[in-house]
Amino acid sequence: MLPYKFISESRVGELLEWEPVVDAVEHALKSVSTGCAFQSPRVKIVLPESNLLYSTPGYLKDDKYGALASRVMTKFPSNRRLQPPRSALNANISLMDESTGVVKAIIQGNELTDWRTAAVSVVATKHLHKEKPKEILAIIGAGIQGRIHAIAFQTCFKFREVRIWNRTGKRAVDLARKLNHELKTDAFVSCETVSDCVKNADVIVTAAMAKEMLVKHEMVKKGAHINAISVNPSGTDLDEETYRISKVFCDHWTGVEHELQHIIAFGAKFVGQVGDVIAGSVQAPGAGETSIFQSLGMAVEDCALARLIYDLDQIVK
Ligand SMILES: NC(=O)C1=CN([C@@H]2O[C@H](COP(=O)(O)OP(=O)(O)OC[C@H]3O[C@@H](n4cnc5c(N)ncnc54)[C@H](O)[C@@H]3O)[C@@H](O)[C@H]2O)C=CC1
Ligand SMILES: O=C([O-])C1=[NH+]CCC1
Repeated sequence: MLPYKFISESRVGELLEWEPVVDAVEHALKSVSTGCAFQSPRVKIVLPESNLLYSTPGYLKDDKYGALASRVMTKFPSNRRLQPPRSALNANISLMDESTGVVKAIIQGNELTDWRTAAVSVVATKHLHKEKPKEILAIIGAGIQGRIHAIAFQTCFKFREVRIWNRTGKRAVDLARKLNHELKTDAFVSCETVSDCVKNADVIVTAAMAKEMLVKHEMVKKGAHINAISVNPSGTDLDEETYRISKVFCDHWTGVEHELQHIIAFGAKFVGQVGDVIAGSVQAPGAGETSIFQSLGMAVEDCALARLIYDLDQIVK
């Protein structure tokens, strides 16, 4: 018998529901502004053939979602060309006993990463785009993050129309069709151009890893909110002017200083962490102000989800 619990991807998938996941990451986002988050910037090692190994250790001090955990994630882009294809990103979380530091569970972390990243965008949208219209959602990039964001946003906000664009158009068409079927709606539609997708959208999610700045500032409606998910040192999904004219928020400053110098160099106006708005120390963007949540991902989000999954695994049979 293993000296720790092993929680597989399929078990994680059985246990997660949006309401508790959103609640867990809301605690994690707030913790960075209240002194309850202990974490460092992500450590990244470049392996031969440009594969990557990331490590994110952290401790979240919280009665409900507190945990000591460390995530190890690899990025092997050529996995997508395997037969059958495998995800390029593969993550595992080691959850430790808070009083001894001894590992008590290993949790496979791909589902966890997908759910927590989309839930973080939901929380950012809830606080940065509060009491603003949420009729049209635009999703740029129909990969893993595009899909999970579509599901999370439709479950939590119920947009009238959810537009999806992808570089390979068929992928957007297929995703819209599948989601309409799975969620029993006709809200999902595919778009042929980025401009058609983004035009008049109230909320935008960019998850395309583009190098060529797909979303131009003139396409974005004044007062819209953008969740910029992609983290790519060699490019951004949004153009420089969109960063300059928007109020830009992040999940944690230390991560921004470490990983987002290329966006700071655009002259982006970083005004706060989402947790500062939740905690009330920074104001949310006003009416007519365009906002960006530049998502990076951070250890305490993984801690909160690992604790939630571990606790649910004990009680849900
Ligand atoms: N902020 C966070 O916490 C997290 C961020 N990410 C980031 O989200 C992004 C998307 O990740 P996944 O959905 O897992 O990847 P994926 O590979 O499943 O999807 C990426 C999508 O972008 C499209 N794409 C790729 N290159 C493009 C280009 N040059 N122009 C236009 N479209 C292009 C692809 O067609 C694909 O549909 C990545 O940058 C990843 O690093 C991923 C996990 C967590
Ligand atoms: O938090 C995360 O898993 C990631 N953030 C950017 C790439 C992957």
